[in-house]
Amino acid sequence: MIEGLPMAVAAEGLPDRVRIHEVGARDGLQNEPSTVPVEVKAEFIRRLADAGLRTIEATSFVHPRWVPQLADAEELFPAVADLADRAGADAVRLPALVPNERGLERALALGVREIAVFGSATESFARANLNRTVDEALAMFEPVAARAKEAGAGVRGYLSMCFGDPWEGPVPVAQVVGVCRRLLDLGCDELSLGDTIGVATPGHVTALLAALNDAGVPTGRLAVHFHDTYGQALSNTLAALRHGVTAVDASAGGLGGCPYAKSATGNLATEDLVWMLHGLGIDTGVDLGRLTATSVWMAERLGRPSPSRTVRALSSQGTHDTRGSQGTQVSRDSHKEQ
Ligand SMILES: CC(C)(COP(=O)([O-])OP(=O)([O-])OC[C@H]1O[C@@H](n2cnc3c(N)ncnc32)[C@H](O)[C@@H]1OP(=O)([O-])[O-])[C@@H](O)C(=O)NCCC(=O)NCCSC(=O)C[C@@](C)(O)CC(=O)[O-]
Repeated sequence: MIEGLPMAVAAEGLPDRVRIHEVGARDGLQNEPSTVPVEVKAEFIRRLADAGLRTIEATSFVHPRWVPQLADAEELFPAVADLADRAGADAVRLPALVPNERGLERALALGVREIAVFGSATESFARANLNRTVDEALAMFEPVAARAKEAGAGVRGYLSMCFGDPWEGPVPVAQVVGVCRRLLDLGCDELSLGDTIGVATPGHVTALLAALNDAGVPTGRLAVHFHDTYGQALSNTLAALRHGVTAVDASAGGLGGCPYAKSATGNLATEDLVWMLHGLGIDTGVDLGRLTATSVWMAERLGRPSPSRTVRALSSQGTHDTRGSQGTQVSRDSHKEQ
């Protein structure tokens, strides 16, 4: 909390708490040129949990030929599944991406309790990412959502290319709203609006959210998923929070991209998000120092520095007074630990 800043002014129209949906282990690592060992992935997820994240997307049950980096889902999930059994507020939700019934069978066999289907607002990306038209992809998801619900699993829907598409250019709001409605009608509990290639701006975000409300979609069922190509991810997030959104996707250390949309850059970094939210007095449950240490640890394993500005700032300053982030301290040695 920044001294002298009237919180009523700073946080006007903003939620008290934001749920961060951490996607680094899935969206981040799916794009790595070389496969990260399963033990490293499991340790990454455990460290994220220790840093206070309570929704950590673990992996994908997609075809291993399409995303070889996540071909180890059968090994990874059992290695972290105990996090979901923790008591009360310590329990960690571990959703996983599932495109089709084959993926669902694999996920349910391991005890996955929450899945996410992932559609596209554009035909070009539906084809590139799922080898299907938009209609065919939705038809593929229908039995997945129904069977997941029967099995008692939660269902999230992702919608990619909500703002712009590398092949088709700007995506009309009405087109996005139409596919959102269809995903929600399939039974998705929550819908994450993806700016897959990071071209959204705050005005566009507000316009889409308003159009979704006009179409009867409650803001409480929406999450936002921004990539930071043009440095707009935080501004876009703030616009979404002002509109009433309280669930935000982010990737520790800003890892990420999408293998089937080459212009997709890293996701909004979780540290950058937490820095902003804590500065606004919004609770996340996340310990920024631990999270930063985790991202530095992961960056070392990947052999390159984190693109997150907050990670870079905190680790270069060593011991740092993070008053904007509830006084969390990052120790000088956090990047060398364990
Ligand atoms: C959907 C498919 C499978 C269609 O791919 P396809 O080639 O059309 O597959 P198919 O349905 O014709 O099946 C062909 C073979 O694959 C097998 N198969 C089929 N499904 C599976 C499965 N689940 N697991 C294991 N095996 C599977 C199936 O059993 C069959 O085996 P065969 O009979 O030939 O031996 C493929 O396109 C695919 O896996 N795509 C995944 C792409 C992906 O994961 N992209 C990244 C995630 S999306 C993203 O990152 C964006 C997001 C969510 O973050 C938000 C944003 O930023 O916008």
